[in-house]
Amino acid sequence: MSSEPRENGPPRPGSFSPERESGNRLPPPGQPVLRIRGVNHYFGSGDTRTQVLFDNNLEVMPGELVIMSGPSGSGKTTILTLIGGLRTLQEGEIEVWDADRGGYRTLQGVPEPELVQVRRLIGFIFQRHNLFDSLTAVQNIRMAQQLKERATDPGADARDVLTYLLLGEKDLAGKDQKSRFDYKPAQLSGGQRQRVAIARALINRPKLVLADEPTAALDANSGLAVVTLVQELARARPEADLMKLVRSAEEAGENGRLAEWQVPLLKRVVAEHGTTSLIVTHDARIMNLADRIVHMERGRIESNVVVAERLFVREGLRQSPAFAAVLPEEQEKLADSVLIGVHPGEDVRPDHLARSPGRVEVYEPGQFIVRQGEAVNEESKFYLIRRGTVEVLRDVDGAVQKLTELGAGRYFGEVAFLLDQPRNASVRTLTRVEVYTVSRTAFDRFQSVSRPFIERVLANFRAGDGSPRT
Ligand SMILES: Nc1ncnc2c1ncn2[C@@H]1O[C@H](COP(=O)(O)OP(=O)(O)OP(=O)(O)O)[C@@H](O)[C@H]1O
Repeated sequence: MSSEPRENGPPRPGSFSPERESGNRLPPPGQPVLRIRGVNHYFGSGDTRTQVLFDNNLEVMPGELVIMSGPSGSGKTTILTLIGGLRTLQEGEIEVWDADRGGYRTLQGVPEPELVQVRRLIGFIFQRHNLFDSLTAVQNIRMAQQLKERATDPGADARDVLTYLLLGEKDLAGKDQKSRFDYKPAQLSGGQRQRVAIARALINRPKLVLADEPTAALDANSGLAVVTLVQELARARPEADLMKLVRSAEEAGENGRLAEWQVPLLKRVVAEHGTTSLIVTHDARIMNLADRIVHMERGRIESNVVVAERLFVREGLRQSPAFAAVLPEEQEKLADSVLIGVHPGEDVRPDHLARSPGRVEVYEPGQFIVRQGEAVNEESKFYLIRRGTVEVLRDVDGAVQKLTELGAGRYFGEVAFLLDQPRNASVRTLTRVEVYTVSRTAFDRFQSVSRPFIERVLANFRAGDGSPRT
């Protein structure tokens, strides 16, 4: 009925070290580190008062690397500054998880001193660097550093981060260079100043990083170094993945790779994991690393895609022969039409279901999802198992046989509506089960969009276009 089960998808965000020290507490299971509800924002007053944000809702889970994209003026910076408590929240709710307190801090109607507390939780990487002109690079970082008693040489950490970000004693090719630790901002280039600002934002390993175009002024190598650092702060990447980013000797001139000497330094810099990052960027290198991609248009969050969920659903649909007749881009649209913005490793909550009705159904153990003999109609569905296990049962002359068990990533229910016949088996849940559903109507629509193209290809094929065939 379906092909082999898949291995787990990409690494899960939020899978941090099991030891939880105080100050590193996570929100309750399934709850976000950042929650935005119904956020509106207006600039100006009286006749010139203009609404720039409209009913924005977003949840960000622990350890996620979130990319915000969208055209200029769509409201990305405004929303980022509201989250960071840099601007007064006018309407709606924003809650930020405070790992030290083990509770949420709300940004609605809070006085300035409390906003300062919220800002302390966050590492800001914004275009305006605001470095102190009279202090050197390393002093600028040390200023921000919350000194930990264990450090015998408190400057070492700052120098490690700066070295990793290419202001140290070696250049990218590993050649000696004069380190920029003791340079003042005026003696540094724009990109170097930005690297100092980034080092300063990350030195305390904040639990939430807000970044606005962090790599815009950086060359390809430094941009990648920043992104890798941010991602490593969120979770350790498998060694093999990291090594793919490292240039070999033959590629020494190639841009957009890390130098081999940066890798051990990166590991030293990233002492503990668990950072969540929200990054406004158009940088494709960062897009490829995102866990969640949020797209804004005209002041609204128009789409909010959990990359692992999208891959899970696409992969699940692709395994079904029923979808073989749907063009790849239509398959992708179909997959996107059932997404709910929740990682497939997480349980859905009732409010998720209410927000995206008709996409996912939840069943308790022992419930039937389809029954043998049921007629199919326009309302009939195809099911992709998101979580849990079902058994497939067939009644043959009164004797019920168990045909198979299916788990996450497997599908059922498409045969009946392809053949336009009653269901040929029953499917009953063995555990709590969550399923994505695609209605027959939706399926037919996507298939009919694909059909003219497929028929044209077949017609060309039959007519023969003179090109050689095997
Ligand atoms: N201080 C301000 N006063 C009045 N209008 C503002 C102010 N700041 C931003 N806006 C307006 O609010 C809207 C959203 O701006 P915002 O900077 O958040 O967009 P953005 O998506 O970050 O754009 P960009 O990618 O160009 O930075 C725009 O129409 C902008 O002109």
